[in-house]
Amino acid sequence: RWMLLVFSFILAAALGQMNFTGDQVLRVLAKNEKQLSVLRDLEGLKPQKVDFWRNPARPSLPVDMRVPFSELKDIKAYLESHGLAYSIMIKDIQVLLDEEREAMAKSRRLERSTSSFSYSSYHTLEEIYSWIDNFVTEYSDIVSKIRIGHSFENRSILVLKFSTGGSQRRAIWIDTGIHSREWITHATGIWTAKKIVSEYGKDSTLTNILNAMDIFMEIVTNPDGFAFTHSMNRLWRKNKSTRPGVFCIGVDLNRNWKSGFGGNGSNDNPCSETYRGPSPQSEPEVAAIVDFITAHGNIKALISIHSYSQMIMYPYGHSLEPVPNQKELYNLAKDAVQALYEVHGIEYIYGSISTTLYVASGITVDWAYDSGIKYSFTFELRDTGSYGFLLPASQIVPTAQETWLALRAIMEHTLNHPY
Ligand SMILES: CC(C)C[C@H](C(=O)O)[C@H](C)S
Ligand SMILES: [Zn+2]
Ligand SMILES: [Zn+2]
Repeated sequence: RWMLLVFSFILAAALGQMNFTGDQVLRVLAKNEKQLSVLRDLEGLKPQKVDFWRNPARPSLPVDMRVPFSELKDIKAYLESHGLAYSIMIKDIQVLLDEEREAMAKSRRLERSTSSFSYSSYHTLEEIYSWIDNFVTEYSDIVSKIRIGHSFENRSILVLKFSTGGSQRRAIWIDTGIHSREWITHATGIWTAKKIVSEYGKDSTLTNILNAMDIFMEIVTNPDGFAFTHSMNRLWRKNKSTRPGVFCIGVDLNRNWKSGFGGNGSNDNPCSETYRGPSPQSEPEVAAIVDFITAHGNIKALISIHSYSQMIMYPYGHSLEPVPNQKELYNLAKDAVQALYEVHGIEYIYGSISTTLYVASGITVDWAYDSGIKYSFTFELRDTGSYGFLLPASQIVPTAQETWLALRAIMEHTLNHPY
């Protein structure tokens, strides 16, 4: 075992994998708007002083931020000098990363021997893409693979289509992994894809859904960022686009959409983790989805899956004004959260994005809603901060199982409320 750890450490070091030894995640409780702005002042500095895992939102919500070991002393002094109370949520990131890497190495060995994919492990981009090929071959009667475009670094952007017939049927869109470090979302997407084909013909609700509607699922919505989380920086969030004369890399793909583009809750600083990009849909990963959904013209629900915080939210993010069918979305979110809770007792909160979390502009679900998809939701999966983005693989299946009930509730409502 320790040989394995040493080996993977050497391998990672050789490959240039970023090391996070001594980095800590601090949980800061800002008491008021003033203290929130003191935290916001730390955003997007070069060299990076902090990496917000949970952005400053409102006094009642904790702010989680990763602090590089080299900045710890200064940042803790800064917090104390501004009367900001904090606790240490993760005391050494690298310890969790080593555990994660070891678990992946172990499951990879098993996979090769039994050539069976492990739904309870995290996987590399290559493993997911080959799983997709095997999956559509094995279930070719109900699933097909569509390439909707290519990423900035020229990787294929793949969408799974679940269909039992018809043409241009009303459809549901689900995407995971738009933020590459949110690994639990890709893993949940893979498990969910398998669940759909396993339940068709067995679960009457899912069977009714698929007999009338199609489901489109994009599992790796940010392939370049995802590859980078495996090769170099596990905590990478954005895509990998570069522009002449711009020092920092990547655009936040959940700020690059047209609706509300450039508003509060997005940043025009390329070094910010919420950098919106030079213009709406400037990023190929976003443009590919816009083109696909617009051309299809019959998408009736869209669910964009993120982590972490355990929330189910609906538009708007870019403004505080309620959407026309707010009451309906509130009740549907409530039902979805209840269905999820009944599986493992995990509690979610729900509401509109801007009132529940923070104002965020240029986001997927606001664009979807303004394009006429009135059942649009953002999910934030487990957990609430013990592990954050480094959720142990042991929680993949439990998370996917409970998320399925919420997804099914929204799909069923969409089926029963045609528009
Ligand atoms: C709709 C927004 C607020 C979701 C959030 C983000 O993109 O910042 C993710 C949970 S990372
Ligand atoms: Zn694997
Ligand atoms: Zn996210």
